[in-house]
Amino acid sequence: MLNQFGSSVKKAKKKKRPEPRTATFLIVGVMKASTTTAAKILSSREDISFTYNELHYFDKADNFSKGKAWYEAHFEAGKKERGEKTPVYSFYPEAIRRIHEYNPKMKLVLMLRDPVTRAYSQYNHMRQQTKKLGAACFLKVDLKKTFREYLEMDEAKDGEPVTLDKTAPQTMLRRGYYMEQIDNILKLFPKEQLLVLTQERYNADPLAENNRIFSFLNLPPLTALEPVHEHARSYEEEMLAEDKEWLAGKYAAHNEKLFEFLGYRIPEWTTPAEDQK
Ligand SMILES: Nc1ncnc2c1ncn2[C@@H]1O[C@H](COP(=O)(O)OS(=O)(=O)O)[C@@H](OP(=O)(O)O)[C@H]1O
Repeated sequence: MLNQFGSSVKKAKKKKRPEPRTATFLIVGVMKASTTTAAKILSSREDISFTYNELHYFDKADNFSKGKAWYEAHFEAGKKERGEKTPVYSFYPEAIRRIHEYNPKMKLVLMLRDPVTRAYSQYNHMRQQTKKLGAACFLKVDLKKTFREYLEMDEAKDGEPVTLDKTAPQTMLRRGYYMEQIDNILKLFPKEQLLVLTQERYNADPLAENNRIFSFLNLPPLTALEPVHEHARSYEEEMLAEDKEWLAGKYAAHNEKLFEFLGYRIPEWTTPAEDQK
């Protein structure tokens, strides 16, 4: 058939645009706050594409250099939400900046834990990994150094900018300054795009707390949930009482700022002995 200009008209074949695979939400923190348990639950939902393994795209140079196509190949198109969890993202301002550049509409879930027990869980994890993997361990620690020595090394760097350098993964104290991380997120993202949960409540009432995540993502709630407990580790030694007290003192002012931001206190968290009177 000819058109008005005399050229033949072929039936226009509509080119199908590839469906987006952009990540729409992330669990950005914090290490040791039940983030793997949350990942297991999220990855079991049919309406979400969620990568159980940590992708470390926005923080690790070798992954980031692989580009967006590599990252998005981990997600399925056609799902209501796509996401992953890498619980170190919230610690690095540069990772948060990259996330914002990637998708300014990204929804961020930040799971927090008593910073005192969080720090010790990280130290315990790192010691066990170092013993298992030796020199190849990404989170390698010097097994001769005590928990307190690591904390004091961190303390000496308080106030310095947090950068994506090789020593940052070993940071234990600073990762518990949660309001620093929240302030940094809120410099780029509106408050409505951030959901803050606490591990203590998440573990105590997983159905309600997971439903908070689903509601944040505009997804229907679950009516039941099988118990999940990922990444449980045994402890060779308990935290020393004096380290606990020292840490509680270091975190007290940071926690106060957090409670003010949240609008509620978290009584489950360790408080310095003098504040318990
Ligand atoms: N359901 C439930 N109940 C109680 N405790 C729980 C649960 N799920 C995870 N956990 C504890 O959370 C810690 C692991 O957190 P993460 O998965 O975020 O760790 S990681 O950052 O991915 O390494 C790890 O804490 P520690 O055992 O103190 O190291 C887990 O035992």
